[in-house]
Amino acid sequence: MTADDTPSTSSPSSHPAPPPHARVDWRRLVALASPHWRPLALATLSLVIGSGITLAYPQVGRVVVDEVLSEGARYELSTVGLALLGLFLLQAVFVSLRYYLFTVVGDRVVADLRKDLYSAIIGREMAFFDATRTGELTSRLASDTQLLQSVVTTNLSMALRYGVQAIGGLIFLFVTNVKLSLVMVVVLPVVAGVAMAYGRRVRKLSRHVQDAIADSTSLAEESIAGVRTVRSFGREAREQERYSEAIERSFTLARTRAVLGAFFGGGVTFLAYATIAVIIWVGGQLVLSEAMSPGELTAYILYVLFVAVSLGVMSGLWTDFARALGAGERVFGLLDAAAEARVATHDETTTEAQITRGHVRFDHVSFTYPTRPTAPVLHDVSFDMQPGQKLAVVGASGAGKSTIANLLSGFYEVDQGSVSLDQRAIADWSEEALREGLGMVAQEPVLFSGTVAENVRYGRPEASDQEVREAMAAANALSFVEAFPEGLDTVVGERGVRLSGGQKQRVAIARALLKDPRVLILDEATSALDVESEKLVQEALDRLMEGRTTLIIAHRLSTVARADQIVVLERGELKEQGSPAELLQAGGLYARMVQLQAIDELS
Ligand SMILES: Nc1ncnc2c1ncn2[C@@H]1O[C@H](COP(=O)(O)OP(=O)(O)OP(=O)(O)O)[C@@H](O)[C@H]1O
Repeated sequence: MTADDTPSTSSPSSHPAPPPHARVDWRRLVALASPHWRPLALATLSLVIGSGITLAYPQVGRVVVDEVLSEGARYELSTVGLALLGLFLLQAVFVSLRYYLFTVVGDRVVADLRKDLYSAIIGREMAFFDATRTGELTSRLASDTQLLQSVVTTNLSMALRYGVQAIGGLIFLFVTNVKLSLVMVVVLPVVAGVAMAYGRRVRKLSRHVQDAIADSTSLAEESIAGVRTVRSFGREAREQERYSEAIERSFTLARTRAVLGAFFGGGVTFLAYATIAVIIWVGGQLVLSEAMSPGELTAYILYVLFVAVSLGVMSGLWTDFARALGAGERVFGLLDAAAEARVATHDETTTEAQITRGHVRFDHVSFTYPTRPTAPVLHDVSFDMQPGQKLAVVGASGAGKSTIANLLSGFYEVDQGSVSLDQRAIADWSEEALREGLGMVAQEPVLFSGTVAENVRYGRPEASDQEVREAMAAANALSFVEAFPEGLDTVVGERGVRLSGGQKQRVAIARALLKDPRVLILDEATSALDVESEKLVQEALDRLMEGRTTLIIAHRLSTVARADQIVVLERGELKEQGSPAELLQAGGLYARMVQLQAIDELS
């Protein structure tokens, strides 16, 4: 087993699907932003004022042309110049305010989304992790939410600014001259239609690009995590090749998206500026025939420019929005699936009861992993562990030993029969009670990045320094840790790489001792330690097992021989059960294994 001391007990669902896509509509993102309505209201006010000032510029232009630069001017040029400077300053203040508020709220929303997503992932049932690659999940957390972040921060703020500017500009166009504005009425629906069709394509492509990136991240993560294996087999070149292939796939898709973007951006820009050419042409004739003043045409052209620039910017943003929607579909898909899994299986009947005795019972248990529905793993397995007893599970590799530990941890639901703790089915215990009552020492203990003391405290964060030291002393871990210059505050690497195998095991034993669970699952390490280290680990384990019900996934004869009870598994079936002496006498599978191993040990 690879899981660590603390069993996660979120209940399993029988259909672990790879991360699904969800339909995302803007209401969902808006709902995320709704708790921040106050700064958003202020931001919107700044937006309206800032954009309103921008929309006033063409009017200033009209006044300058018609009433300052013409003969018999009504205003001084300097008055107009100063007024304009004042306006610019005011606008700058509101633009900054709008930018700051929208960006901060956006960052906040995405930070919350990331936290929700992480909780949704870490709380999923074990079968979900069997079916999903780690890299894919980290990619969802990092790159998909990053895309959403850029959209709900800067992009949203810009879209609102230019949206208001485009709509305001259009209104002013109609107010200034209806006839000229009809030209716009022809162009706009064309732009809108193209934008929608284009958005749909980009959104789909984006999802594929993000999927491809997630794929390559998984590959990289697997090979980096397993770098020792890669190195020792000299497979760096092959891994590089696999990663480049995956990256190239995402690049090809991204290039297609860029081609689409280029055509769309170019097309919209052309349409916008072509409209201006037509306006100058038609409007110029209106001025020549004195149906319009030169100032009005100036203001008009400025408004058209505003509308054109706004549409141009928004078409660029549309690409980003479409990309973010693709990413959002993945993120919300994960969130939804987690919520469903929880609703489907969350049936806590008891919340206060605690595991006090440590009586374990497997009653006619049959089990199949949800990810491999065609290969049943356990068939009709029954055994009983009285409080304080040590039961060793033995059997060939793949016989189902770790599966028994997985079921006792509550990681999966059984198909038939029941697993119970203190006469209550595992599924009926609250998550908290299970976590408190069960402890595990894994075959290859995982130490998280942090100090040794933090790692020991993992099972009981509130433990005092004195308790941590006592646990470490009992686990034979105190003396070697104290020999480090920083003692208990020594930082262990990502996976505790700076500690030797035996040292890591002793830290993991200290962790379990500190947690002090009623029931212990001990996945014995397969790799042999040197004699001295082995003795220290064995002593620590004996202290840990003392007085607890212990399920041992046993690999060593010495451990098995000291158990109260042995269960022999063969291809998921329980073949023999009894005390070591009984089984030896019966002369069955166990007796043969002892013989074989004894020969091994002698040779
Ligand atoms: N998470 C999983 N998803 C699907 N199948 C699994 C999973 N874990 C184990 N299996 C399968 O279940 C069977 C029993 O595996 P299990 O790990 O319980 O064996 P084991 O007796 O502990 O073996 P070992 O001594 O090698 O660790 C094997 O065929 C294995 O391939």
